[in-house]
Amino acid sequence: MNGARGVVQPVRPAVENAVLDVRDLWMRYGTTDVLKGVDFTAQRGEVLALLGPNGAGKTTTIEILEGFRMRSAGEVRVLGADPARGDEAWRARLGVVLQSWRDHAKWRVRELLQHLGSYYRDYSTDRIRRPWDVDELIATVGLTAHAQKRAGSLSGGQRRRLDVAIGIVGRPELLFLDEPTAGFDPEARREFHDLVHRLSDDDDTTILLTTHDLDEAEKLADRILILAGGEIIANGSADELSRRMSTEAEVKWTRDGQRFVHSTVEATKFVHELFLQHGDAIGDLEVRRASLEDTYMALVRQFEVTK
Ligand SMILES: Nc1ncnc2c1ncn2[C@@H]1O[C@H](COP(=O)(O)OP(=O)(O)OP(=O)(O)O)[C@@H](O)[C@H]1O
Repeated sequence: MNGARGVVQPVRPAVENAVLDVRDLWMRYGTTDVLKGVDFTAQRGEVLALLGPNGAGKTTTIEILEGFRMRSAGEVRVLGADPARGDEAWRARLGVVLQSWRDHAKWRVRELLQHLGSYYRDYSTDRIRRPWDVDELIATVGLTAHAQKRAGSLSGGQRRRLDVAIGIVGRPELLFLDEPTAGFDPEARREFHDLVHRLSDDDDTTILLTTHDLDEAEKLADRILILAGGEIIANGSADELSRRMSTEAEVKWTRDGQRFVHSTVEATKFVHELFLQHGDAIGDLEVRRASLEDTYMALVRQFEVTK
């Protein structure tokens, strides 16, 4: 839909060996353009977090990449294929954890994973043994004590762990996680983060996740993509985005029993001068750098003002 903007845009050449290559992706529902020329790529083993306000089009983007939704226009390559024409062998290389999945209530955890895993056996290769050994997988997602329970009797967080196990049972090369830790307690969240690191570091799995938890995105993602107004308004590591916004750090200290707070973009220089001036009288020094949440809010607000 190049013409929709009234200008002809140069089309970026395809990126060699990219796991994901999205160019000028448009999606229209009725008369509303939800995606207006989205561009991004992902390499093997990269973890990408797709962030954006409610209704920004994150789920739509993921569904197009998974081949569940037909795009209006644009070039999309997922593991080298157009998802609109992906066959069974291509699908076996993807893993999907959707936002809510309430099927399989009568199945027992181990039985279900063994059954779903059997579909992947034909797609095993020398490099990637499919499916994942069922007991190892159950242990990996922390469900060993619940392996014989019916899916319908699991708690919300346990159910979500099962969703993750279903998503990775075929040892996917590319894994889509739509708000994966919604409903997780802090321990389950920590274990899940370890699992994501393991999948990307040890198995070279490429992961695209959506989350509204910016702390989680900062911990997990090599690269952050922010989707707003149908476009990618930021694409970089959390550090790169923070530098781009030159957001302020907060410096706190005490002197002579009094507490002080100062916001500055040059925290190191400020602290140096503080010690030159007051030396040993300074106590309880704390420097809080901008979090991804600060940067995200600044970027989205800036976008809304200039839109
Ligand atoms: N099948 C559909 N038909 C019409 N409009 C739709 C359809 N699916 C989504 N939309 C609209 O497209 C926009 C993007 O929705 P989408 O679910 O992709 O957003 P999101 O970024 O995933 O939101 P959230 O953070 O709330 O999950 C919304 O305005 C939504 O109402």
